[in-house]
Amino acid sequence: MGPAKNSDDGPPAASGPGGPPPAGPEPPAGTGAEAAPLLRMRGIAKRFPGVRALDGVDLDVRPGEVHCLLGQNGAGKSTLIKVLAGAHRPDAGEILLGGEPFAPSDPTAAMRAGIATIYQELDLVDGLSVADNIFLGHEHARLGFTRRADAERAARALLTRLGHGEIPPRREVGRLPAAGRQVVSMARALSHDARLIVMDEPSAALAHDEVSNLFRIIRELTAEGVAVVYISHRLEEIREIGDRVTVLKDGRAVAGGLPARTTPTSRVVSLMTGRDVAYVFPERPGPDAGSGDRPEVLRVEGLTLAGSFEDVSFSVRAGEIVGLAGLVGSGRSEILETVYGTRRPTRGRVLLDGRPVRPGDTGAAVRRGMGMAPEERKSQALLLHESVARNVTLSGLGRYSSLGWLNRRRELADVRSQIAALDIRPGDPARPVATLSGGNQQKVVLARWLVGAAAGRGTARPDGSPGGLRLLVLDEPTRGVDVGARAELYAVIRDLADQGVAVLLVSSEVPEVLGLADRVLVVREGRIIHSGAGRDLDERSVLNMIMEGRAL
Ligand SMILES: Nc1ncnc2c1ncn2[C@@H]1O[C@H](COP(=O)(O)OP(=O)(O)OP(=O)(O)O)[C@@H](O)[C@H]1O
Repeated sequence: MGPAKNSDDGPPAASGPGGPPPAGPEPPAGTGAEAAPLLRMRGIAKRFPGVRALDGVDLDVRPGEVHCLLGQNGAGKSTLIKVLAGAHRPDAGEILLGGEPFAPSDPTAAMRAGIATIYQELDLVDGLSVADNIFLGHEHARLGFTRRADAERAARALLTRLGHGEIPPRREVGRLPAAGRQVVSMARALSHDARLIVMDEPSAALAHDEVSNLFRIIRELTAEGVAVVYISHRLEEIREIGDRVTVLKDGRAVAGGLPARTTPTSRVVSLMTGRDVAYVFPERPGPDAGSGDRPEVLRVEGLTLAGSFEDVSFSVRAGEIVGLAGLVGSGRSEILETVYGTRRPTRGRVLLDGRPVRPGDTGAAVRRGMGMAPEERKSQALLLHESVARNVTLSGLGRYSSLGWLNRRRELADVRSQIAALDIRPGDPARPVATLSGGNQQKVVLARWLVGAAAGRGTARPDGSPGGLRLLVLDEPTRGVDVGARAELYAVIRDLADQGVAVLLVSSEVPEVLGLADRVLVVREGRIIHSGAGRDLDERSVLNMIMEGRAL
């Protein structure tokens, strides 16, 4: 199977080095008269039970630069920044901040020293207001803002600076969409007058236009001399916003301070993975796939959720991947959630294998053969303190409980085979999901539905309809997943479709929707404004449609 499309924006992988990368760190980019580092981390080591998360990492960050951290899922990026942010104590190593030794005892100490951190899974308090979250634990909260109105005014000023003056400071944070929560987290970081801001995948929850806004803010901050440590799995972003890149692999820095714009993608990827990886989408079946004699699995008729989307109709056939492209807030995620039953529609209906699915009832949806990997995996999909095995078998689609101990063995065998297929690391089925890196947690969610798909194949439901997984709904399936593993996930999703599962997905990354989906539905302001074959659309015209409402 050859690559259908290559979204690598650097020289092709074939021009990269053939052999494995050198073991030691590469020398920093540039020479001579650069500014003295604001931050210097030396020999940072951190172990967790059974895992050496950091094994002597060095990192230099200069004032006013955007220093990107790259690495596969589980390479140690989050652990490194948690050490910096005072959330983890390192086992060894030293940190100098502004030339002075720095050993934060807790996150507040790091904040006081001018280090603000925006985490991947935002640490906001849902029950508190936007303003309260922004100034949580703040000196000002105790000293200055004796009046709520002052705090709200200051919050509004910060939100406006971030281009989101429309977010009400009094709104409960739990009621904001993902992008809104991200903005609140940024506002909190800005409120501290930090000299170093650490951003762990800040763009993951953002749509295209919001990423531009984020970059504008980052440029403003760095022009003032603030340094930014930026973690992202999106290489094209690193080229756009980054100055230098440090690559982590298995808890070590395999390259420090490479120039972000000029280092070939193939070089970066082979440093990350230790091999050459083609960042490609699997080949699509012929143009007639998903049409003609393949049965229709999902049919959505006139579906409406007041305030979110209006009169949405489409269908997905067995073996077809249909992708929704649209901005955050366009209604795209709400459409998925209503199909799956997390939300109850105001009007319209959802049919699976020709029969209506009870609205607003995810239990009924799962029994009928729907699976969903939601956008916010931590709050919506995972039992964090339970094992990988329990999380993978949670859907019940594999039906392990009825046959006693023999099934325990089959369960474990299925879990192990998914761990291998998706390269979940560490590959121990008994490990609590909470201790996995973000990207590996995402893989666990997918593994759950893959097990279900495999278990039910060829069987029938009591009503005579086909057994197993019929429709997989994926909201941002590769969020937080590294480039190497992305290609594997794309292949897994295509493979599922090839086995007859209907797939409905949303991704903020337009190239991903175009590369993966057989058919693309463009959603704007709660309506489907275009439907076309993925292979016939290009990124620019889709972006134009989702932002301007018309093709180029
Ligand atoms: N609290 C913890 N307890 C046990 N192991 C942990 C803990 N936190 C992280 N780890 C392990 O340490 C390693 C590094 O994880 P880390 O989260 O730093 O990776 P990462 O590079 O940020 O990955 P991702 O790109 O997926 O976010 C992983 O093997 C992870 O499973």
